[in-house]
Amino acid sequence: MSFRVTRPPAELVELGRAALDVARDQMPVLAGIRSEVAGTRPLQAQRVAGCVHLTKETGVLVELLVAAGAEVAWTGGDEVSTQDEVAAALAAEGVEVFGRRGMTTAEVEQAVTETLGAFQDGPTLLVDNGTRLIEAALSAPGTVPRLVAATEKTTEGCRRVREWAEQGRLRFPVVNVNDLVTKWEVDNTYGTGQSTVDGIVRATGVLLAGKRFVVVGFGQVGRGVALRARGMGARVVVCCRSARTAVRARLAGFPVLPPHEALVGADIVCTATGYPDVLTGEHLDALPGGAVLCNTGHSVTEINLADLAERTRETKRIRPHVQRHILHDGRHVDLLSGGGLINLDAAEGNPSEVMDITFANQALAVLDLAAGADRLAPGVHEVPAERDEDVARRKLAAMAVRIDAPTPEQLEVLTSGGHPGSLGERSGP
Ligand SMILES: NC(=O)c1ccc[n+]([C@@H]2O[C@H](COP(=O)([O-])OP(=O)(O)OC[C@H]3O[C@@H](n4cnc5c(N)ncnc54)[C@H](O)[C@@H]3O)[C@@H](O)[C@H]2O)c1
Repeated sequence: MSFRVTRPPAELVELGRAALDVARDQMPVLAGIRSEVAGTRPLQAQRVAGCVHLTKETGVLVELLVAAGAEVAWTGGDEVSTQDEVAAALAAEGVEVFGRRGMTTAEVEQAVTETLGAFQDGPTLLVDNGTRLIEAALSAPGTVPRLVAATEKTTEGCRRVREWAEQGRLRFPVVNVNDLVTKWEVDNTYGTGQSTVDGIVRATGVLLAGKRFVVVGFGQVGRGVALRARGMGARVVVCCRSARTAVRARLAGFPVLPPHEALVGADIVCTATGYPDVLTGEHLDALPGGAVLCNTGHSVTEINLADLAERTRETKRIRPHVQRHILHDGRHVDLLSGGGLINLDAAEGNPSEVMDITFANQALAVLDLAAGADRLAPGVHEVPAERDEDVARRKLAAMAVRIDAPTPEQLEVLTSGGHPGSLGERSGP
């Protein structure tokens, strides 16, 4: 069976078009880039395969790539995040779309394979989010004979790509579009922070004020979730792995505790690390009855679902995104979105205004690669700080926010890299 979206129902296409209209209105930076490239069509010779959560915002990015002349094949690369109406609207415009909302992990993998194989001569460029396409391309090079380069936009994905580069496995250049101030420190913190809390509230209807809310992982995503949950009155407690991160969390005013202590009395637990098995059986044993469990990190692996199943006597679907697990010892815990990404399943993913910045970085990286990927060696390539600043300036202009131009001396410091306050500065996890 194929996961290609073919002949979508007209009502679904209409719904998708309406959703895209709403997102487009809130993505002025992408609109500006689109009007810059629509005349020259710099992607005319390119076949772009993408694997990024298929939301309305991703749809606006896909529209831009098509307007720039590319042939595009796309999949969401996740079990729960595909917005079927957006998939339908894009398919109706001739984009090759694979997948649907509510796939199993094996089905997600099949949709990825189909996306990679959508073009007769294979893709020339990959746009990835968690290395599913990059990994598939590395394991089956015969399917991508004309592949020139890729972009990757997740923290965990970039870590993996660097590892493959060190092992000499990476045969093409990959542009890291994650480690930019305008992505990592904006999208992950303010976008995912808000949409995660939004997802929890939509899924459960819970009052956050006064609740003990445990955030596991205090990177850019965890920090955003912790700040937003605290803003709504929750008593936020943070669990960290790295000492540096723990210092940042403590100085931001959050109690930092090891999981076994943090989980005692927890009302809500949210994982945000990018690593598997962050909550395992021993952690589940420490939870009080009635706790809500969810994940906003990477895919469905952060909460060990096998350990949860082992302790479960019975499950009940009590709300659309809430599965109640009644445990052998009589307690119950409520798992949201099957342990998948709560913000993309129960809410709509990150707000369009934030994805405007993230996808502007992605679109500009694809345009750069189309113009000159042959000058890049296989390996991981960083986006220059000046580009990061350029995207921020475009966003500021769209928000009608003005700042002073730096003096020539200040500009020299800003562009020197590594100096505190320079464009090379980032705060690190
Ligand atoms: N839901 C979304 O829409 C969305 C958006 C952006 C990023 N992400 C994903 O969220 C994850 C985190 O992203 P980030 O930018 O915050 O990464 P990050 O590297 O800034 O932070 C991850 C943090 O988790 C910590 N950590 C790892 N294992 C831990 C453990 N067992 N217990 C406690 N802490 C642990 C690390 O030390 C690190 O500080 C990534 O997988 C990323 O791809 C999701």
